Amino acid sequence: MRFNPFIHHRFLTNAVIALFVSAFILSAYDGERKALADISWLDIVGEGGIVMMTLTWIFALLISRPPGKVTCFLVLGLGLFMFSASLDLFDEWLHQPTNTWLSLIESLPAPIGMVFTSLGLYQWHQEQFVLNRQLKRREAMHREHELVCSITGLYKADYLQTVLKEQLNESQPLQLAAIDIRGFADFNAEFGFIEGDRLLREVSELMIMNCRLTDVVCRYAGDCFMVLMPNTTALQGKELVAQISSALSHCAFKVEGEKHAKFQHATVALVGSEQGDTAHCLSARLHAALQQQKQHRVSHCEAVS
Ligand SMILES: Nc1nc2c(ncn2[C@@H]2O[C@H](COP(=O)(O)OP(=O)(O)OP(=O)(O)O)[C@@H](O)[C@H]2O)c(=O)[nH]1
Repeated sequence: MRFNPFIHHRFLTNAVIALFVSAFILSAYDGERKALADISWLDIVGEGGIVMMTLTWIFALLISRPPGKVTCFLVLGLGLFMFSASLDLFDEWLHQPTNTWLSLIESLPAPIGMVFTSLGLYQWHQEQFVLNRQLKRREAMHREHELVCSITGLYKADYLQTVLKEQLNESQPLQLAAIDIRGFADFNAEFGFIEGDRLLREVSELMIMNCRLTDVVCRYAGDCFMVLMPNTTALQGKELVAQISSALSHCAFKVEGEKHAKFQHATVALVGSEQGDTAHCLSARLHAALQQQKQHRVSHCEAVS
């Protein structure tokens, strides 16, 4: 997917334009036009090339990367570098009287920009670790690697809340499902946390496989997963949850060193958005529905035994 700098990165695009325009205005404010004979065209080509290349890199970043901290650091860093380079370029036409404040500070934004760019590259490097695991996962409009669970590669609850808030503004029906693995504490106790983590990873893969491209799957907490289904009716939601539940109960998970496969079952709950719903309201309703399902199952088990 390509991003539109004027839609997805409005703030950054405006900031870069503002930096370029202010470099010109500041140069023109005190600057005196040089005589044609004094202009060094070779310098203009060199310095103009630096400005053009920096703007091209900024443009490439803006169309390639989703909004987020890394993009912000990189674009602002390159923007500040471009600001210094533009002052240098305009200097070729508009001579600054010596000792004006502009000639004293003109080179400062460049090193500050390089510090920003370096911070951005460091964050990018960290993000890549998470993304390597998450390559095939879906994401909505934001990329924040702190919001991805390192065990499953799925987004965490905070991310889901952000997407949920955005989707609730869309005025389309959406469904939110909770899928909670049954007896996971016992599984951990019997086979250990490492196997437990592996099970969580496999379950995540299975859920992704059973969801549509538009759904957002996240690990809500412990052994509880949530699926946000935008533009989905209650009937479609029920069908999707039933498919996930069925896939889970048919998945023969092989525990290390065990002869027989372990089959998992899940307690599921599904709620749909209502007029005027907030993300908090909808999550609270889902939580209550999940607890009710768990309670119902416990009472049913007691009645049978
Ligand atoms: N392996 C592993 N276990 C985790 C992780 N996070 C939470 N847990 C464990 O998940 C278990 C969740 O316990 P419960 O909420 O009682 O879940 P449960 O045993 O499935 O109970 P029910 O959902 O009521 O069937 C606890 O034992 C936690 O220690 C994790 O990242 N990895």
